[in-house]
Amino acid sequence: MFFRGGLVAFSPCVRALRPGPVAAMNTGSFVVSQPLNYRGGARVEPVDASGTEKAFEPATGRVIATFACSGEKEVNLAVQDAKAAFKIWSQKSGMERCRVLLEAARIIRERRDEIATVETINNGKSIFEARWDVDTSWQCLEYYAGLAGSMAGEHIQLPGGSFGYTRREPLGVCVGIGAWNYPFQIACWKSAPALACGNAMIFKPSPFTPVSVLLLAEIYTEAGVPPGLFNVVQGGAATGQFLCLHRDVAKVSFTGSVPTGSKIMEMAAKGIKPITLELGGKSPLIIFSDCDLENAVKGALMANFLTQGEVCCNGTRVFVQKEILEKFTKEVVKRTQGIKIGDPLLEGTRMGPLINRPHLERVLGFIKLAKEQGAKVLCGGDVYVPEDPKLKDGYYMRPCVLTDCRDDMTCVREEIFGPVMSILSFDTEAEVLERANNTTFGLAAGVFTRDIQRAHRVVAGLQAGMCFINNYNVSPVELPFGGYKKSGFGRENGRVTVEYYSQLKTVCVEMGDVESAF
Ligand SMILES: NC(=O)c1ccc[n+]([C@@H]2O[C@H](COP(=O)([O-])OP(=O)(O)OC[C@H]3O[C@@H](n4cnc5c(N)ncnc54)[C@H](O)[C@@H]3O)[C@@H](O)[C@H]2O)c1
Ligand SMILES: CCCCC=O
Repeated sequence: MFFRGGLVAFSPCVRALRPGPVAAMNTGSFVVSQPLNYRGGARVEPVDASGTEKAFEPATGRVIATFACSGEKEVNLAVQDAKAAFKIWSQKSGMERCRVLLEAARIIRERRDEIATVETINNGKSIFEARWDVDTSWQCLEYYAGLAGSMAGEHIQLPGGSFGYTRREPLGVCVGIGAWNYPFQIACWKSAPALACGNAMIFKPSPFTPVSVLLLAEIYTEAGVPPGLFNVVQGGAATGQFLCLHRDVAKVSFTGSVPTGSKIMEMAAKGIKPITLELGGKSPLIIFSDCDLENAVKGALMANFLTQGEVCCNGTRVFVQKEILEKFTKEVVKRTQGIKIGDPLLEGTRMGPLINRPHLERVLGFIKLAKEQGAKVLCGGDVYVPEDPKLKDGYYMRPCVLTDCRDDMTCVREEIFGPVMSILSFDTEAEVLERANNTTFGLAAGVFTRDIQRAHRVVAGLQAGMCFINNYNVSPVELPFGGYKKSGFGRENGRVTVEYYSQLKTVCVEMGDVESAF
Protein backbone atom coordinates (compact mmCIF):
# COMPACT_ATOMS: atom_id res chain seq x y z
CA MET A 1 0.00 0.00 0.00
CA PHE A 2 1.33 3.41 -0.89
CA PHE A 3 0.03 6.66 0.49
CA ARG A 4 0.87 10.30 0.14
CA GLY A 5 -0.53 13.70 0.84
CA GLY A 6 -1.63 13.03 4.38
CA LEU A 7 -0.88 11.71 7.80
CA VAL A 8 0.52 8.27 8.20
CA ALA A 9 -2.44 6.00 7.80
CA PHE A 10 -1.26 2.51 8.54
CA SER A 11 -0.09 0.92 11.73
CA PRO A 12 3.45 -0.28 10.92
CA CYS A 13 4.50 3.28 10.16
CA VAL A 14 3.02 4.69 13.33
CA ARG A 15 4.90 2.05 15.27
CA ALA A 16 8.16 2.95 13.54
CA LEU A 17 7.94 6.63 14.21
CA ARG A 18 6.92 6.52 17.85
CA PRO A 19 7.52 8.13 20.28
CA GLY A 20 6.62 11.68 19.37
CA PRO A 21 4.00 13.17 17.09
CA VAL A 22 2.85 11.10 14.15
CA ALA A 23 5.09 12.18 11.30
CA ALA A 24 3.55 13.25 8.03
CA MET A 25 5.09 11.18 5.25
CA ASN A 26 4.53 13.48 2.32
CA THR A 27 6.87 15.76 0.42
CA GLY A 28 7.48 18.95 2.34
CA SER A 29 6.48 17.93 5.85
CA PHE A 30 8.43 14.89 7.08
CA VAL A 31 10.73 15.59 10.04
CA VAL A 32 12.63 13.26 12.32
CA SER A 33 12.82 14.19 15.97
CA GLN A 34 13.84 10.88 17.54
CA PRO A 35 17.50 9.96 18.15
CA LEU A 36 19.22 8.50 15.10
CA ASN A 37 21.77 6.32 16.88
CA TYR A 38 20.77 2.78 17.79
CA ARG A 39 22.53 0.88 20.52
CA GLY A 40 21.65 -2.03 22.78
CA GLY A 41 18.31 -2.52 21.03
CA ALA A 42 17.01 1.07 21.28
CA ARG A 43 17.36 4.54 19.80
CA VAL A 44 19.81 6.63 21.84
CA GLU A 45 21.44 10.04 21.71
CA PRO A 46 25.24 9.65 21.49
CA VAL A 47 27.09 10.17 24.77
CA ASP A 48 29.66 12.36 23.01
CA ALA A 49 29.85 14.12 19.68
CA SER A 50 32.35 15.18 17.05
CA GLY A 51 30.12 17.92 15.60
CA THR A 52 26.60 17.95 14.19
CA GLU A 53 25.12 17.33 10.76
CA LYS A 54 21.88 18.18 9.02
CA ALA A 55 20.03 15.80 6.73
CA PHE A 56 17.97 17.26 3.88
CA GLU A 57 14.95 16.37 1.82
CA PRO A 58 16.40 16.80 -1.69
CA ALA A 59 12.95 17.30 -3.22
CA THR A 60 12.40 20.56 -1.32
CA GLY A 61 15.78 21.52 0.14
CA ARG A 62 14.29 21.34 3.68
CA VAL A 63 16.19 20.09 6.71
CA ILE A 64 14.52 16.94 8.00
CA ALA A 65 16.93 16.05 10.81
CA THR A 66 19.75 17.58 12.81
CA PHE A 67 21.92 15.08 14.60
CA ALA A 68 25.14 14.72 16.55
CA CYS A 69 28.04 12.86 14.95
CA SER A 70 29.16 10.13 17.31
CA GLY A 71 32.43 10.66 19.16
CA GLU A 72 34.95 8.10 20.35
CA LYS A 73 33.08 7.29 23.60
CA GLU A 74 29.86 6.53 21.73
CA VAL A 75 31.74 4.33 19.28
CA ASN A 76 33.34 2.50 22.21
CA LEU A 77 29.91 1.86 23.75
CA ALA A 78 28.56 0.58 20.44
CA VAL A 79 31.50 -1.82 20.13
CA GLN A 80 31.03 -2.93 23.75
CA ASP A 81 27.34 -3.69 23.15
CA ALA A 82 28.10 -5.45 19.90
CA LYS A 83 30.71 -7.64 21.61
CA ALA A 84 28.20 -8.68 24.27
CA ALA A 85 25.57 -9.51 21.63
CA PHE A 86 28.15 -11.39 19.56
CA LYS A 87 28.76 -13.77 22.47
CA ILE A 88 25.11 -14.81 22.39
CA TRP A 89 24.49 -14.73 18.64
CA SER A 90 27.63 -16.59 17.61
CA GLN A 91 26.59 -19.53 19.80
CA LYS A 92 23.26 -19.93 17.98
CA SER A 93 22.90 -22.64 15.38
CA GLY A 94 22.59 -21.64 11.75
CA MET A 95 18.93 -22.64 11.76
CA GLU A 96 18.24 -20.37 14.75
CA ARG A 97 19.86 -17.45 12.94
CA CYS A 98 17.95 -18.37 9.80
CA ARG A 99 14.60 -18.04 11.59
CA VAL A 100 15.40 -14.57 12.94
CA LEU A 101 16.58 -13.33 9.53
CA LEU A 102 13.49 -14.73 7.83
CA GLU A 103 11.30 -12.91 10.34
CA ALA A 104 13.20 -9.67 9.68
CA ALA A 105 12.71 -10.19 5.92
CA ARG A 106 9.00 -10.71 6.50
CA ILE A 107 8.70 -7.46 8.47
CA ILE A 108 10.59 -5.54 5.75
CA ARG A 109 8.14 -6.91 3.17
CA GLU A 110 5.21 -5.92 5.37
CA ARG A 111 6.61 -2.38 5.81
CA ARG A 112 7.78 -2.03 2.18
CA ASP A 113 5.95 1.20 1.39
CA GLU A 114 6.86 2.89 4.63
CA ILE A 115 10.57 2.12 4.18
CA ALA A 116 10.48 3.13 0.51
CA THR A 117 8.76 6.40 1.44
CA VAL A 118 11.38 7.30 4.03
CA GLU A 119 14.13 6.43 1.53
CA THR A 120 12.54 8.60 -1.15
CA ILE A 121 12.14 11.56 1.19
CA ASN A 122 15.76 11.44 2.38
CA ASN A 123 17.49 10.36 -0.87
CA GLY A 124 15.32 11.86 -3.62
CA LYS A 125 14.97 8.71 -5.75
CA SER A 126 11.49 7.99 -7.09
CA ILE A 127 9.17 5.95 -4.92
CA PHE A 128 8.88 3.53 -7.85
CA GLU A 129 12.59 2.76 -7.57
CA ALA A 130 12.77 2.90 -3.78
CA ARG A 131 10.32 -0.01 -3.67
CA TRP A 132 12.72 -2.04 -5.85
CA ASP A 133 15.51 -1.26 -3.36
CA VAL A 134 13.37 -2.52 -0.50
CA ASP A 135 12.68 -5.69 -2.48
CA THR A 136 16.36 -6.44 -3.07
CA SER A 137 16.85 -5.75 0.63
CA TRP A 138 14.42 -8.34 2.02
CA GLN A 139 15.48 -10.76 -0.71
CA CYS A 140 19.05 -10.43 0.56
CA LEU A 141 17.95 -11.30 4.11
CA GLU A 142 16.00 -14.29 2.81
CA TYR A 143 18.96 -15.46 0.74
CA TYR A 144 21.43 -15.43 3.65
CA ALA A 145 18.83 -16.87 6.00
CA GLY A 146 18.73 -19.78 3.56
CA LEU A 147 22.51 -20.17 3.68
CA ALA A 148 22.83 -19.82 7.47
CA GLY A 149 21.78 -23.38 8.19
CA SER A 150 24.20 -24.93 5.74
CA MET A 151 27.43 -23.15 6.70
CA ALA A 152 29.77 -25.98 7.52
CA GLY A 153 33.37 -27.10 7.50
CA GLU A 154 34.97 -30.22 6.10
CA HIS A 155 36.13 -33.52 7.50
CA ILE A 156 39.48 -34.75 6.19
CA GLN A 157 40.72 -38.29 6.78
CA LEU A 158 44.42 -38.55 7.80
CA PRO A 159 46.78 -41.59 8.13
CA GLY A 160 46.30 -44.05 11.01
CA GLY A 161 42.71 -43.09 11.74
CA SER A 162 43.64 -39.52 12.59
CA PHE A 163 41.62 -36.81 10.98
CA GLY A 164 41.17 -33.11 10.63
CA TYR A 165 38.18 -30.90 10.30
CA THR A 166 37.44 -27.25 9.62
CA ARG A 167 34.98 -24.99 11.38
CA ARG A 168 33.54 -21.95 9.63
CA GLU A 169 33.51 -19.33 12.37
CA PRO A 170 32.34 -15.71 12.47
CA LEU A 171 34.83 -12.83 12.64
CA GLY A 172 33.34 -10.87 15.56
CA VAL A 173 32.23 -7.24 15.47
CA CYS A 174 32.04 -6.06 11.84
CA VAL A 175 31.67 -2.46 10.76
CA GLY A 176 29.57 -1.42 7.75
CA ILE A 177 30.07 2.05 6.29
CA GLY A 178 27.58 3.13 3.66
CA ALA A 179 27.14 5.60 0.80
CA TRP A 180 24.06 7.79 0.35
CA ASN A 181 22.68 6.43 -2.92
CA TYR A 182 21.20 3.14 -1.63
CA PRO A 183 21.02 3.72 2.14
CA PHE A 184 18.65 0.93 3.18
CA GLN A 185 19.82 -1.57 0.57
CA ILE A 186 23.51 -1.11 1.40
CA ALA A 187 22.77 -1.68 5.11
CA CYS A 188 20.95 -4.92 4.23
CA TRP A 189 23.55 -6.14 1.75
CA LYS A 190 26.18 -5.80 4.49
CA SER A 191 24.28 -6.85 7.59
CA ALA A 192 22.45 -9.89 6.17
CA PRO A 193 25.58 -11.95 5.36
CA ALA A 194 27.35 -10.61 8.47
CA LEU A 195 24.56 -11.70 10.81
CA ALA A 196 23.93 -14.98 8.97
CA CYS A 197 27.58 -15.91 9.60
CA GLY A 198 27.18 -15.18 13.32
CA ASN A 199 28.78 -11.72 13.53
CA ALA A 200 27.57 -8.49 15.13
CA MET A 201 27.52 -5.28 13.07
CA ILE A 202 27.87 -1.57 13.71
CA PHE A 203 26.62 0.41 10.75
CA LYS A 204 27.47 4.00 9.93
CA PRO A 205 25.33 5.43 7.14
CA SER A 206 26.30 8.48 5.10
CA PRO A 207 25.49 11.68 7.02
CA PHE A 208 23.38 12.68 3.97
CA THR A 209 21.00 9.75 4.49
CA PRO A 210 20.88 8.83 8.18
CA VAL A 211 17.20 7.92 8.50
CA SER A 212 16.13 4.63 6.89
CA VAL A 213 18.74 2.40 8.54
CA LEU A 214 17.00 3.05 11.87
CA LEU A 215 13.99 1.18 10.52
CA LEU A 216 16.26 -1.77 9.78
CA ALA A 217 17.70 -1.65 13.30
CA GLU A 218 14.20 -1.69 14.80
CA ILE A 219 13.16 -4.51 12.51
CA TYR A 220 16.11 -6.68 13.53
CA THR A 221 15.21 -6.10 17.19
CA GLU A 222 11.57 -6.95 16.57
CA ALA A 223 12.64 -10.09 14.69
CA GLY A 224 14.60 -11.29 17.71
CA VAL A 225 18.30 -10.46 17.41
CA PRO A 226 19.98 -9.92 20.80
CA PRO A 227 20.16 -6.23 21.84
CA GLY A 228 23.41 -4.74 20.52
CA LEU A 229 23.80 -7.15 17.61
CA PHE A 230 23.03 -4.43 15.05
CA ASN A 231 23.94 -0.90 16.17
CA VAL A 232 23.87 2.37 14.26
CA VAL A 233 26.26 5.25 14.84
CA GLN A 234 25.80 8.48 12.91
CA GLY A 235 28.52 10.77 11.66
CA GLY A 236 31.01 11.49 8.91
CA ALA A 237 34.70 10.86 8.40
CA ALA A 238 35.73 11.31 12.06
CA THR A 239 33.17 8.79 13.31
CA GLY A 240 34.14 6.41 10.51
CA GLN A 241 37.77 6.64 11.59
CA PHE A 242 36.95 5.79 15.22
CA LEU A 243 35.19 2.70 13.94
CA CYS A 244 37.89 1.58 11.52
CA LEU A 245 40.70 2.07 14.04
CA HIS A 246 38.92 0.39 16.96
CA ARG A 247 40.97 -2.56 18.19
CA ASP A 248 37.89 -4.73 18.78
CA VAL A 249 36.51 -4.29 15.27
CA ALA A 250 37.31 -7.41 13.26
CA LYS A 251 36.31 -6.31 9.76
CA VAL A 252 35.21 -3.27 7.77
CA SER A 253 32.91 -3.42 4.77
CA PHE A 254 32.90 -0.10 2.98
CA THR A 255 30.78 1.32 0.16
CA GLY A 256 31.79 4.72 -1.17
CA SER A 257 34.31 6.59 -3.26
CA VAL A 258 37.80 5.50 -4.28
CA PRO A 259 39.63 8.19 -2.23
CA THR A 260 37.78 7.21 0.96
CA GLY A 261 38.29 3.53 0.15
CA SER A 262 42.01 4.13 0.02
CA LYS A 263 41.91 5.75 3.49
CA ILE A 264 39.89 2.81 4.86
CA MET A 265 42.55 0.46 3.50
CA GLU A 266 45.31 2.39 5.26
CA MET A 267 43.42 2.30 8.58
CA ALA A 268 42.65 -1.40 8.19
CA ALA A 269 46.32 -2.09 7.46
CA LYS A 270 47.23 -0.72 10.89
CA GLY A 271 45.08 -3.38 12.58
CA ILE A 272 45.59 -6.09 9.89
CA LYS A 273 41.82 -6.15 9.40
CA PRO A 274 40.10 -7.71 6.41
CA ILE A 275 38.04 -5.27 4.37
CA THR A 276 35.53 -5.28 1.56
CA LEU A 277 35.65 -2.24 -0.71
CA GLU A 278 32.69 -1.42 -2.96
CA LEU A 279 33.88 1.69 -4.76
CA GLY A 280 33.09 3.84 -7.75
CA GLY A 281 33.07 3.13 -11.46
CA LYS A 282 33.00 4.43 -15.03
CA SER A 283 31.56 1.39 -16.69
CA PRO A 284 31.27 0.69 -20.41
CA LEU A 285 28.08 -0.38 -22.15
CA ILE A 286 28.77 -1.81 -25.62
CA ILE A 287 25.97 -1.82 -28.18
CA PHE A 288 26.69 -3.91 -31.30
CA SER A 289 24.78 -3.22 -34.51
CA ASP A 290 23.14 -6.67 -34.44
CA CYS A 291 21.43 -5.96 -31.11
CA ASP A 292 17.72 -5.80 -30.46
CA LEU A 293 17.58 -2.01 -30.67
CA GLU A 294 14.51 -1.60 -28.50
CA ASN A 295 16.14 -3.56 -25.67
CA ALA A 296 19.49 -1.81 -26.14
CA VAL A 297 17.82 1.60 -25.79
CA LYS A 298 15.95 0.47 -22.68
CA GLY A 299 19.20 -0.99 -21.33
CA ALA A 300 21.08 2.28 -21.92
CA LEU A 301 18.47 4.23 -19.96
CA MET A 302 18.57 1.66 -17.14
CA ALA A 303 22.37 1.91 -17.20
CA ASN A 304 22.35 5.68 -16.79
CA PHE A 305 19.30 7.17 -15.17
CA LEU A 306 18.29 5.06 -12.15
CA THR A 307 18.51 7.09 -8.93
CA GLN A 308 19.26 10.25 -10.94
CA GLY A 309 22.39 8.57 -12.31
CA GLU A 310 23.83 8.26 -8.80
CA VAL A 311 24.63 4.56 -9.18
CA CYS A 312 28.11 3.08 -8.79
CA CYS A 313 27.77 0.48 -11.55
CA ASN A 314 26.18 2.75 -14.16
CA GLY A 315 27.23 2.17 -17.77
CA THR A 316 27.98 5.80 -18.51
CA ARG A 317 30.36 5.19 -21.43
CA VAL A 318 27.93 4.00 -24.07
CA PHE A 319 29.88 2.63 -27.06
CA VAL A 320 27.62 2.27 -30.10
CA GLN A 321 28.67 0.54 -33.34
CA LYS A 322 28.74 3.10 -36.17
CA GLU A 323 26.06 1.43 -38.35
CA ILE A 324 23.34 2.07 -35.75
CA LEU A 325 24.73 5.19 -34.06
CA GLU A 326 22.21 7.60 -35.54
CA LYS A 327 19.14 5.43 -35.02
CA PHE A 328 20.17 4.47 -31.48
CA THR A 329 21.01 8.03 -30.47
CA LYS A 330 17.74 9.41 -31.81
CA GLU A 331 15.71 6.87 -29.85
CA VAL A 332 17.74 7.34 -26.64
CA VAL A 333 17.26 11.11 -26.78
CA LYS A 334 13.52 10.77 -27.42
CA ARG A 335 13.08 8.48 -24.41
CA THR A 336 15.36 10.52 -22.18
CA GLN A 337 13.29 13.61 -22.91
CA GLY A 338 10.21 11.62 -21.90
CA ILE A 339 11.48 10.83 -18.38
CA LYS A 340 9.08 12.38 -15.90
CA ILE A 341 11.01 14.55 -13.42
CA GLY A 342 9.44 15.94 -10.24
CA ASP A 343 8.12 15.11 -6.80
CA PRO A 344 9.70 11.69 -6.14
CA LEU A 345 6.74 10.56 -4.05
CA LEU A 346 4.33 10.89 -6.98
CA GLU A 347 3.59 7.53 -8.60
CA GLY A 348 4.32 8.77 -12.14
CA THR A 349 7.71 10.33 -11.36
CA ARG A 350 10.73 8.47 -12.69
CA MET A 351 13.46 10.97 -11.80
CA GLY A 352 13.70 12.93 -8.57
CA PRO A 353 16.23 15.48 -7.33
CA LEU A 354 19.95 14.87 -6.87
CA ILE A 355 21.21 14.34 -3.34
CA ASN A 356 22.20 17.93 -2.52
CA ARG A 357 23.04 21.32 -4.01
CA PRO A 358 26.86 20.92 -4.09
CA HIS A 359 26.48 17.60 -5.89
CA LEU A 360 24.03 19.09 -8.41
CA GLU A 361 26.52 21.87 -9.11
CA ARG A 362 29.33 19.36 -9.46
CA VAL A 363 27.35 17.36 -12.04
CA LEU A 364 26.44 20.53 -13.98
CA GLY A 365 30.14 21.45 -13.87
CA PHE A 366 31.02 18.16 -15.60
CA ILE A 367 28.53 18.98 -18.38
CA LYS A 368 29.97 22.50 -18.83
CA LEU A 369 33.47 21.03 -19.08
CA ALA A 370 32.27 18.38 -21.54
CA LYS A 371 30.95 21.14 -23.82
CA GLU A 372 34.22 23.06 -23.54
CA GLN A 373 36.09 19.89 -24.49
CA GLY A 374 33.95 19.43 -27.63
CA ALA A 375 31.01 17.23 -26.60
CA LYS A 376 27.55 18.10 -27.86
CA VAL A 377 24.54 18.16 -25.51
CA LEU A 378 21.67 16.41 -27.28
CA CYS A 379 19.23 16.90 -24.43
CA GLY A 380 19.01 18.01 -20.81
CA GLY A 381 22.02 18.89 -18.71
CA ASP A 382 20.39 21.97 -17.18
CA VAL A 383 18.61 22.78 -13.93
CA TYR A 384 14.94 21.81 -13.82
CA VAL A 385 12.46 23.77 -11.73
CA PRO A 386 9.21 21.86 -11.17
CA GLU A 387 5.95 23.79 -11.33
CA ASP A 388 4.90 22.82 -7.82
CA PRO A 389 6.05 25.77 -5.64
CA LYS A 390 7.05 23.53 -2.73
CA LEU A 391 9.69 21.92 -4.96
CA LYS A 392 11.34 25.16 -6.08
CA ASP A 393 14.34 24.74 -3.75
CA GLY A 394 14.90 21.10 -4.71
CA TYR A 395 17.99 19.86 -6.57
CA TYR A 396 16.54 18.85 -9.94
CA MET A 397 18.17 18.66 -13.34
CA ARG A 398 17.19 17.29 -16.73
CA PRO A 399 18.87 13.99 -17.67
CA CYS A 400 21.59 14.62 -20.20
CA VAL A 401 22.80 12.80 -23.32
CA LEU A 402 26.21 13.82 -24.68
CA THR A 403 27.50 12.92 -28.11
CA ASP A 404 30.68 13.62 -30.10
CA CYS A 405 32.53 12.29 -27.07
CA ARG A 406 36.16 11.17 -27.15
CA ASP A 407 37.91 8.76 -24.79
CA ASP A 408 40.18 11.50 -23.43
CA MET A 409 37.35 13.81 -22.29
CA THR A 410 36.76 14.29 -18.56
CA CYS A 411 33.10 13.23 -18.91
CA VAL A 412 34.30 9.89 -20.33
CA ARG A 413 37.11 9.32 -17.86
CA GLU A 414 35.70 10.39 -14.49
CA GLU A 415 32.75 9.19 -12.45
CA ILE A 416 30.10 11.93 -12.64
CA PHE A 417 27.50 10.20 -10.44
CA GLY A 418 24.64 12.07 -12.06
CA PRO A 419 22.22 11.61 -14.99
CA VAL A 420 24.77 12.08 -17.77
CA MET A 421 25.21 9.54 -20.59
CA SER A 422 28.23 9.86 -22.89
CA ILE A 423 27.78 8.26 -26.31
CA LEU A 424 30.89 7.12 -28.19
CA SER A 425 31.03 5.32 -31.54
CA PHE A 426 33.17 2.34 -32.56
CA ASP A 427 33.91 0.16 -35.57
CA THR A 428 35.25 -3.21 -34.46
CA GLU A 429 35.00 -5.63 -31.54
CA ALA A 430 38.75 -5.58 -30.87
CA GLU A 431 38.80 -1.79 -30.85
CA VAL A 432 35.86 -1.40 -28.48
CA LEU A 433 37.20 -4.00 -26.07
CA GLU A 434 40.47 -2.16 -25.75
CA ARG A 435 38.75 1.20 -25.27
CA ALA A 436 36.23 -0.22 -22.78
CA ASN A 437 39.06 -1.56 -20.62
CA ASN A 438 41.08 1.64 -20.82
CA THR A 439 40.07 2.85 -17.34
CA THR A 440 41.35 2.50 -13.82
CA PHE A 441 37.85 1.41 -12.71
CA GLY A 442 36.38 -2.06 -13.18
CA LEU A 443 33.03 -2.28 -11.47
CA ALA A 444 30.59 -3.25 -14.23
CA ALA A 445 30.15 -3.58 -18.00
CA GLY A 446 27.40 -4.45 -20.44
CA VAL A 447 27.05 -5.89 -23.94
CA PHE A 448 24.04 -5.85 -26.24
CA THR A 449 24.24 -8.25 -29.20
CA ARG A 450 22.26 -11.12 -30.70
CA ASP A 451 25.50 -13.01 -31.43
CA ILE A 452 25.83 -15.40 -28.50
CA GLN A 453 29.48 -16.30 -29.20
CA ARG A 454 30.45 -12.65 -29.39
CA ALA A 455 28.56 -11.82 -26.20
CA HIS A 456 30.51 -14.36 -24.15
CA ARG A 457 33.82 -13.62 -25.91
CA VAL A 458 33.53 -9.89 -25.21
CA VAL A 459 32.43 -10.41 -21.61
CA ALA A 460 35.41 -12.73 -21.04
CA GLY A 461 37.69 -9.92 -22.21
CA LEU A 462 36.09 -7.16 -20.12
CA GLN A 463 37.94 -6.12 -16.97
CA ALA A 464 34.90 -5.71 -14.73
CA GLY A 465 33.48 -7.57 -11.76
CA MET A 466 29.81 -7.41 -12.80
CA CYS A 467 28.97 -7.97 -16.48
CA PHE A 468 25.56 -7.85 -18.08
CA ILE A 469 24.57 -9.45 -21.40
CA ASN A 470 21.48 -7.92 -23.02
CA ASN A 471 20.40 -6.13 -19.85
CA TYR A 472 21.86 -3.66 -17.34
CA ASN A 473 21.61 -2.81 -13.63
CA VAL A 474 19.60 -5.77 -12.52
CA SER A 475 20.79 -6.97 -9.13
CA PRO A 476 19.67 -10.49 -8.19
CA VAL A 477 20.95 -11.15 -4.67
CA GLU A 478 22.04 -14.65 -5.66
CA LEU A 479 24.82 -13.18 -7.83
CA PRO A 480 28.06 -11.78 -6.37
CA PHE A 481 28.49 -8.03 -6.86
CA GLY A 482 31.79 -6.15 -6.73
CA GLY A 483 34.62 -4.66 -8.68
CA TYR A 484 37.96 -5.19 -10.38
CA LYS A 485 40.84 -2.70 -10.34
CA LYS A 486 40.16 0.56 -8.45
CA SER A 487 36.47 -0.31 -8.06
CA GLY A 488 37.44 -2.42 -5.07
CA PHE A 489 37.63 -6.01 -3.92
CA GLY A 490 35.62 -8.49 -1.97
CA ARG A 491 32.03 -9.18 -2.97
CA GLU A 492 28.51 -8.55 -1.74
CA ASN A 493 25.64 -10.96 -2.33
CA GLY A 494 25.93 -14.51 -3.60
CA ARG A 495 27.33 -17.53 -1.80
CA VAL A 496 30.93 -16.25 -1.94
CA THR A 497 30.20 -13.39 0.49
CA VAL A 498 30.07 -15.95 3.31
CA GLU A 499 33.87 -16.13 2.83
CA TYR A 500 34.15 -12.41 3.52
CA TYR A 501 32.29 -12.57 6.83
CA SER A 502 33.76 -15.77 8.28
CA GLN A 503 37.07 -17.48 8.90
CA LEU A 504 38.17 -21.08 8.80
CA LYS A 505 39.55 -22.86 11.82
CA THR A 506 41.44 -26.07 11.13
CA VAL A 507 41.45 -28.74 13.81
CA CYS A 508 43.99 -31.57 13.53
CA VAL A 509 43.07 -34.65 15.63
CA GLU A 510 45.64 -37.35 16.52
CA MET A 511 44.17 -40.79 17.17
CA GLY A 512 47.51 -42.54 17.84
CA ASP A 513 50.70 -41.68 19.70
CA VAL A 514 52.81 -38.59 19.14
CA GLU A 515 55.73 -39.35 16.80
CA SER A 516 58.37 -37.08 18.30
CA ALA A 517 61.59 -35.89 16.75
CA PHE A 518 63.14 -35.53 20.21
N1 LIG B 1 30.55 -0.35 -5.55
C1 LIG B 1 29.44 -0.16 -4.88
O1 LIG B 1 28.74 -1.09 -4.50
C2 LIG B 1 28.97 1.26 -4.57
C3 LIG B 1 27.66 1.46 -4.17
C4 LIG B 1 27.24 2.77 -3.89
C5 LIG B 1 28.11 3.84 -4.05
N2 LIG B 1 29.39 3.61 -4.45
C6 LIG B 1 30.31 4.74 -4.64
O2 LIG B 1 30.19 5.66 -3.57
C7 LIG B 1 30.50 6.98 -4.01
C8 LIG B 1 29.43 7.92 -3.56
O3 LIG B 1 29.19 7.79 -2.19
P1 LIG B 1 29.71 8.83 -1.11
O4 LIG B 1 29.79 10.19 -1.73
O5 LIG B 1 28.87 8.63 0.10
O6 LIG B 1 31.20 8.31 -0.82
P2 LIG B 1 32.22 8.78 0.31
O7 LIG B 1 33.45 7.99 0.08
O8 LIG B 1 32.31 10.24 0.35
O9 LIG B 1 31.52 8.35 1.68
C9 LIG B 1 31.13 7.01 1.92
C10 LIG B 1 31.05 6.78 3.41
O10 LIG B 1 32.34 6.88 3.98
C11 LIG B 1 32.31 7.74 5.11
N3 LIG B 1 33.65 8.32 5.25
C12 LIG B 1 34.14 9.42 4.64
N4 LIG B 1 35.43 9.61 4.99
C13 LIG B 1 35.76 8.61 5.83
C14 LIG B 1 36.94 8.24 6.52
N5 LIG B 1 38.07 8.96 6.41
N6 LIG B 1 36.92 7.15 7.31
C15 LIG B 1 35.82 6.39 7.41
N7 LIG B 1 34.65 6.68 6.79
C16 LIG B 1 34.62 7.77 6.00
C17 LIG B 1 31.20 8.71 4.78
O11 LIG B 1 30.74 9.38 5.93
C18 LIG B 1 30.18 7.78 4.16
O12 LIG B 1 29.45 7.10 5.16
C19 LIG B 1 30.61 6.89 -5.52
O13 LIG B 1 31.95 6.86 -5.89
C20 LIG B 1 29.93 5.56 -5.82
O14 LIG B 1 30.36 4.97 -7.03
C21 LIG B 1 29.84 2.34 -4.71
C1 LIG C 1 22.43 -1.87 -8.35
C2 LIG C 1 22.81 -1.45 -6.98
C3 LIG C 1 24.27 -1.10 -6.84
C4 LIG C 1 24.48 0.05 -5.95
C5 LIG C 1 25.53 0.95 -6.49
O1 LIG C 1 25.50 2.18 -6.40
